[in-house]
Amino acid sequence: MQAVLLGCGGVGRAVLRIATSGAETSAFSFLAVLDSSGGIICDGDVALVKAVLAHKEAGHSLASFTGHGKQGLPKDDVVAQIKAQSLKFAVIDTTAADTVEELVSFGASAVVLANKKPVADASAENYKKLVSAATFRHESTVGAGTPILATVRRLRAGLDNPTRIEGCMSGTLGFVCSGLDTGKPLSEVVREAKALGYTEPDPRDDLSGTDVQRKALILARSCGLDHLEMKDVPVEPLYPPSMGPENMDVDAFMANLGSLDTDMASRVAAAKERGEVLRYCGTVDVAAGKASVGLVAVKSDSPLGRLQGADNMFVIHSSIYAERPLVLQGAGAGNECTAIGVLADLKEVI
Ligand SMILES: NC(=O)C1=CN([C@@H]2O[C@H](COP(=O)(O)OP(=O)(O)OC[C@H]3O[C@@H](n4cnc5c(N)ncnc54)[C@H](OP(=O)(O)O)[C@@H]3O)[C@@H](O)[C@H]2O)C=CC1
Ligand SMILES: N[C@@H](CC=O)C(=O)O
Repeated sequence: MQAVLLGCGGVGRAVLRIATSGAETSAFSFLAVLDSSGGIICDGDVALVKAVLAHKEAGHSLASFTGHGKQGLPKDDVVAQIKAQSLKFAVIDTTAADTVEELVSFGASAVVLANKKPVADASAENYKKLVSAATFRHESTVGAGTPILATVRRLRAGLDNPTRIEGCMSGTLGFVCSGLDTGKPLSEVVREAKALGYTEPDPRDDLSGTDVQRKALILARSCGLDHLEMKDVPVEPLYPPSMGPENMDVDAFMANLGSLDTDMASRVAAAKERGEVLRYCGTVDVAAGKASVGLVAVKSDSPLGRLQGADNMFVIHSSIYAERPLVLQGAGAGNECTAIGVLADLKEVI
C-alpha cells in the first residue's frame, strides 16, 4: 500500500528524509505529497520524492515544483487523480491544520496522524467515526516517537486497563521548565525550543497548555474515556489573554515574550526555596473518568523534577502495575523522533 503525505513541514520532511535514505527505501512508497499550496503525484518514484523533499527544504511551495516530468498541481487535482487510480492507500497527516473532514474525504484505507487536531478537536462522536472509518494509528500525537499509545493499547489488549496516567507530555514545556531551572529567562528558552523544532507552528499552542490538553484528551480517549472532549479537560495558560491570537500574530507574540520573564522567574525562585521545580503536567484519571493539565511544583529530586530537555515521562498505573508503576521516558518532541513514530505506524497499517 502506498502513502499520501499531507503536510511537508518539519515533521513531514523528516518522514520523507528517513523513508528515502539508506538501503530500505522500498519499505515505504509515496503516492503523493501535499503542502498548503498543492501537491505532486509521485507514484512511488523515489528519485521524484527526493526532488520534492529538496524543493521543500529549499523553502519553496509544492505548487511551484517542476522536475522529473511532473509539476505542482492544485490540491483538488491531486485528490481527484488519487481517487481516479482506485488504489488502496494510507494518508499521513503531518499538518497542524483542522483536517478531519479532509481526511475522511480522501477515502483512504488507513490513516496515520502526527497532527493532534483531528483526534483531539473532534467531538466525541466524530472521534469515534474517524477511528472506525479506516485502520487508524496516531502514535506520534502523544510523546512524539515514545510509544505511549502502543503501550496503552497493549495493556488494554491484555485486559490490564490503565487506571491512571500522569506525567510530562510536552517536549516544549519540558525544555522550557528545565531551562528555567538553570536561571534562563522564559523568553530565551521559548525561542530556543522554537528553533529546535519542538514547538507547534504557533508556540502559543504549547504555552497555552492546549497542546498538553490535546495530548491528555487523546490519552484519555485511548484509555476508553471516549466521551471526553477538550472542554472537559481543565488547562492553565502561561500567558495572558492580551497576548492571544485574537490580539497579536506569532511574530508579535515572540517579540513580547520578555514581558512574562519576571513573573515566571519569581515563580521559579519561590519553588526553588522549597526545594522544588516547576513542571507542566497532565493527569488522566481513568478510574474517575477525568483528565486535567497544569503547571505544578514538584520536588527537584523526584523523577519529574529530574526530567531534562524535551523528554516526556508517562507514569502508568494499572492492576498489574499497582505497587510499582510502569514508567516510560523519552524524547517528547523533535522532527526526527516524531517521524520515526509516524513511519512505525505506517509500517503497521500498510
Ligand atoms: N515537531 C514535533 O516535535 C511534533 C509535532 N507533531 C505534530 O506534527 C504536525 C506537524 O508539525 P510541524 O512539522 O512542526 O509543522 P510545520 O508547520 O513545520 O508543517 C506543517 C505542514 O503542513 C502543511 N499544511 C498546512 N495546512 C495544510 C493543508 N490543509 N493541507 C496540506 N498541507 C498543509 C504546511 O504547508 P506549507 O509548507 O505550505 O506551509 C506544512 O508543510 C503538527 O500537527 C504537530 O502538532 C507531533 C508530535 C511532535
Ligand atoms: N509542540 C509539541 C510537539 C509534540 O507534540 C511539544 O512540544 O510537545
